[in-house]
Amino acid sequence: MSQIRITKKFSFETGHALYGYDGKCKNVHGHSYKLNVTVIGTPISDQNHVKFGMVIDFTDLKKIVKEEIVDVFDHATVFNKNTPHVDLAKELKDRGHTVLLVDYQPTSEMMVIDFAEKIKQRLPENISLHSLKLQETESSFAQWFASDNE
Ligand SMILES: Nc1nc2c(c(=O)[nH]1)N=C([C@H](O)[C@H](O)COP(=O)(O)OP(=O)(O)OP(=O)(O)O)CN2
Ligand SMILES: [Zn+2]
Repeated sequence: MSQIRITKKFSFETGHALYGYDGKCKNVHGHSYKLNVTVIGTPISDQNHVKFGMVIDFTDLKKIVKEEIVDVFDHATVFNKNTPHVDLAKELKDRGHTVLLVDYQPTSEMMVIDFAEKIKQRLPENISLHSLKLQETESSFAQWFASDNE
């Protein structure tokens, strides 16, 4: 049976700041992120299976990505916890804002690496993560490919 890639698209609004960066993105600002998640597998061939003909039910893929990424990052502001931004994060949290402290500089590259690890851990054994595309602006995106990271 053929190996097939299927993709589901997600979007979320997230704030961030790049501490120490030499440009305008050192300021707290936000993006309407777009995330394409592509998995690969063989469509289920058992005619009696409720998911007959599917690599993975798009609805099941949506649940995983929503729980791991979208619901966590949407309308949160992300800071690198290894920088003085922790003080700003604490102030915002104390004032009731949703803040996410991560162990990396929150660039598209580092976020897509984080997302790949989180999604891989939740996929069923017979399905692999093929690639992710994280779009920060209309003209800027980062991609993660399993084949580049074997
Ligand atoms: N390699 C990376 N470079 C930059 C990142 C990043 O994640 N990886 N991030 C930023 C900023 O956070 C922000 O995304 C600005 O990027 P840029 O594409 O320059 O945004 P603009 O709005 O100026 O882009 P347009 O060309 O107007 O669409 C900076 N660099
Ligand atoms: Zn940005």
